Amino acid sequence: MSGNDVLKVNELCIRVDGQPVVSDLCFHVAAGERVCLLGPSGSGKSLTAGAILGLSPHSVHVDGSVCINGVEVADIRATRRPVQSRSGMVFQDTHSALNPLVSVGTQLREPFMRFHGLSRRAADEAVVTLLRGMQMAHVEEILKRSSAELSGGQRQRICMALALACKPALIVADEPTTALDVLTQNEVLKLLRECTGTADTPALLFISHDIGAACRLCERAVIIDEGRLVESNTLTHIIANPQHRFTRQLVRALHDSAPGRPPFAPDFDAREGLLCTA
Ligand SMILES: Nc1ncnc2c1ncn2[C@@H]1O[C@H](COP(=O)(O)OP(=O)(O)OP(=O)(O)O)[C@@H](O)[C@H]1O
Repeated sequence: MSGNDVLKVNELCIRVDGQPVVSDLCFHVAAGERVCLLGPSGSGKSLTAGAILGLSPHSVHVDGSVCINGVEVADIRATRRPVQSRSGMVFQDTHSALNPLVSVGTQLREPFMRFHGLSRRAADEAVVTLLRGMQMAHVEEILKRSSAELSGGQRQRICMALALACKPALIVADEPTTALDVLTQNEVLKLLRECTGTADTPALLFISHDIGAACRLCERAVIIDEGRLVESNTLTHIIANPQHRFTRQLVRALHDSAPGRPPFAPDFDAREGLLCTA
């Protein structure tokens, strides 16, 4: 860990109805980093995301430390957290993240007015600039629509714009591409890569069980199984030397998906994304 960590999770323990589900989990995400939290279904990834975001349901008990931008937030619910410790969030279920009764433009205007202190007109201009910067087509038309009138990929882009509009130091993306077709998955991963993980953009915690997607986005992975950390390293290292049973399965699946092709392109640069250069 270093002094420029945006997220530090230390000895995180999560119990559901008294039963331990996550135990002694420790990891960090530095400013300018994109880190993947990988694990099989039911391993505790979403519960960990909920604890980091301050969104755990009441049946879930969280112990240990979650420090975001230097603020200890494990005991503070999302809406009560100090502004500098709030995280952006992008989920798989874009329908429930957006209000279908309010136009997309109105929903995107709100964080610019609230967090940037902009007038309504300046906020509207900032929304258009943000979406154009995200290479979104037909921006004016889309802003007038309800989220129910958008495709899944468009809705996910709007969710990412909402997360970015709050200018968070950290974005937590929990399986953001799972509900999308392969082409749209690629676009959303590309967009996440462009909008996070630099000195001027938020750090990213990407939660997934898809090591292929992780390789396109992240430099480092934290791997959990049954709520415990089993492996943590750069993806380059993990793919070359998978240690844990689950990691070996993941790496085998990655090789099987591109038989005969090394998972790393010869000119692989982790910051540019593993498979995108192949
Ligand atoms: N609110 C809840 N009440 C009871 N049990 C829960 C609750 N939330 C999660 N669990 C249980 O805790 C365990 C971890 O769940 P979690 O959703 O964190 O897994 P996950 O790794 O995100 O899985 P997936 O990849 O399938 O989304 C699972 O056994 C799940 O059934």
